[in-house]
Amino acid sequence: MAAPPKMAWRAAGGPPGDRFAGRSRNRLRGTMVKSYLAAAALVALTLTASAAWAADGALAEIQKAGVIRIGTTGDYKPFSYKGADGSLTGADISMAKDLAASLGVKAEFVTTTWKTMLDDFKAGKFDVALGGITVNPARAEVGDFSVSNVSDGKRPIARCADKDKYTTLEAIDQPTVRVIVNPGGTNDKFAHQHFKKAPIEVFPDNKVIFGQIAAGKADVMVTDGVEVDLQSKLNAGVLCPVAVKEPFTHFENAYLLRKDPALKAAVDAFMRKELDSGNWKKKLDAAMQ
Ligand SMILES: O=C(O)C(=O)C[C@]1(C(=O)O)C=C[C@@H](O)C=C1
Repeated sequence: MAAPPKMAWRAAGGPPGDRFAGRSRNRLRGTMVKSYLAAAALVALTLTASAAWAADGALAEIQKAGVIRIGTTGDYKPFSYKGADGSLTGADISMAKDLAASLGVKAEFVTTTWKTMLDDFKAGKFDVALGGITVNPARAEVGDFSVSNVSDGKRPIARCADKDKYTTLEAIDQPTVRVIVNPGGTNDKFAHQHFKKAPIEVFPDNKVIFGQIAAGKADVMVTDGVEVDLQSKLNAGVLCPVAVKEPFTHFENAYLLRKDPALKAAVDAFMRKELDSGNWKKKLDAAMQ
């Protein structure tokens, strides 16, 4: 016998011989829908739970590991530099240790350079970068910046005999003025942006760069005001802050953090406490000696 048309099957509740014909077929369909829904709910629940686990923020990860990894250059007095015994010291290094203690974890220092800091940060080599770091858009794009701990500006430093000579960008940007700069940071960018006629020497070792000016191998460096003041003090009578009317720029220093609202809130709370209590000022004053 020829099979009835499909429509007829549907009207009859199923093809001939279908054991789930009629009402029992509909009941089965209902049961199947229910179990699909239950399975879907289970999958959704599992996914949500594992997403929450995977999305453990940076702070939760740091606390789970018991360690906060601090990236720093170790070449910028008074913030982050190497002491006589080779160990990291400076105002921000001292802050990093206190920050770790406030989070209940250990500080592990990872040395980086101004040139590679951002790539190292993006590669996940550390949780926080600190040590006289200027807030700028390229850095703010890849991490969160904490509350600032220094407001500063770029100014020139030169041999004391020249302290009234290089007071403007025009006076510095002359073919006869030898500008010197450390590589990879905001100084480098500033020098190449503003000095077109003056020869620029990019000197690799920031720790001894000021000796080059003192020894007459270069004439002037434009750098952060804090550094100008400290190096003038450390090289008293030889190097002096150039008598500019106004710093050439204004900027803030802060700590660059892995993006995580909880980490930012914790570091900001720590920073505010250190600023309000005068602890940060004490640390900075001690490192400026
Ligand atoms: O890049 C920055 O954030 C800096 O402030 C660092 C910077 C620089 O501008 O090169 C500033 C002063 C130090 O001598 C070393 C590095």
